[in-house]
Amino acid sequence: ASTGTVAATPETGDVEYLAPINIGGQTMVMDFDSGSSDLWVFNTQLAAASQTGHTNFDPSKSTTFKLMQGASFSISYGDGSGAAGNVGTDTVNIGGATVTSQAIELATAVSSSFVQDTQSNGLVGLAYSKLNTVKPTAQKTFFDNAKSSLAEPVFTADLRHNAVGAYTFGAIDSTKFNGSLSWAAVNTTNGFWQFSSTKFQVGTGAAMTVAGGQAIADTGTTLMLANAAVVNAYYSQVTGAVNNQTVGGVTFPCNAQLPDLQVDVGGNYMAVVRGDDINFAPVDNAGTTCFGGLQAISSDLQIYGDIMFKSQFVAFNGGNNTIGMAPH
Ligand SMILES: NCc1ccc(-c2ccco2)nc1
Repeated sequence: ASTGTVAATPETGDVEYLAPINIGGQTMVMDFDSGSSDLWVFNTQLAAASQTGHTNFDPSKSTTFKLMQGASFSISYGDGSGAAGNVGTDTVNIGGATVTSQAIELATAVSSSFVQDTQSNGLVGLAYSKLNTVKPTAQKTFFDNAKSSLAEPVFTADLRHNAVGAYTFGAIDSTKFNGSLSWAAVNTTNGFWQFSSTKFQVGTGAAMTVAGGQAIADTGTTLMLANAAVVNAYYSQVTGAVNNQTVGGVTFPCNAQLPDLQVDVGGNYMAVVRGDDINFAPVDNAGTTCFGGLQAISSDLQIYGDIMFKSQFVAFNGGNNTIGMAPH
């Protein structure tokens, strides 16, 4: 039984968290995404202009790569970015956890935002395999393939503000969080690490309810996207907070006092998101106006992204479909 641990390094401004994987002997620095289920890479089939600045996987240099005849993928993400191409299999090793026949999706087209993000050379999808976009046959994620050979059927995300954390497969390192994990049931219907989240508390204020609230734990989303009622209640406690459509969300004075936000996870754990982490980044050169790490989403499904992970150590249990959290 194996385990694997890799460093999770934030891009400047904690925009995304990158970690190295080995594909057929080639190291690729990738964006680990618990909100999607495709493993795709920048590679030598891409147009030269798209390859520029990236590490490009070269299937011809791997002795273990095999093309998957007639297979293709096409994926689009909530931020409007996307990728499409063909598919093969190869050996993937992440920090010592190895899968010998992992579907590797070779992009032949990628959106401009991915081309410009030269620190990232692809995504490692860690949501449920039912979301995989490969046709004619959906492929399994690395975690799904690795699960049966891992010491425990789990992976964990230890993401930090402006500091190196870790992704671990097959073990839970209890030295990385405070106290013990609180576990919640995962609703796997939509293919996400989805749980009920109906109670909220801004600072030491009154507990609020969002009827039927659901959320997903998504390492591939930078911010925390919650129900408008929660977001309005939160920023009503922040002097100078305004909804700035030009900038695309709520901003506030960078020296604002930001309260903590508590959100319930599965009905019996209130996860504290530190107010400091809700100050995401300045929007002006003078650094006087800052963009909120908590923003509204109109869908019923809230997306708890990296802003939450910076306060909460998260364990994903694929054995019993539960999600564990503890402050770190
Ligand atoms: N939630 C998946 C995901 C991850 C990264 C990106 C991305 C990075 C650069 C441009 O777009 N987009 C979507």
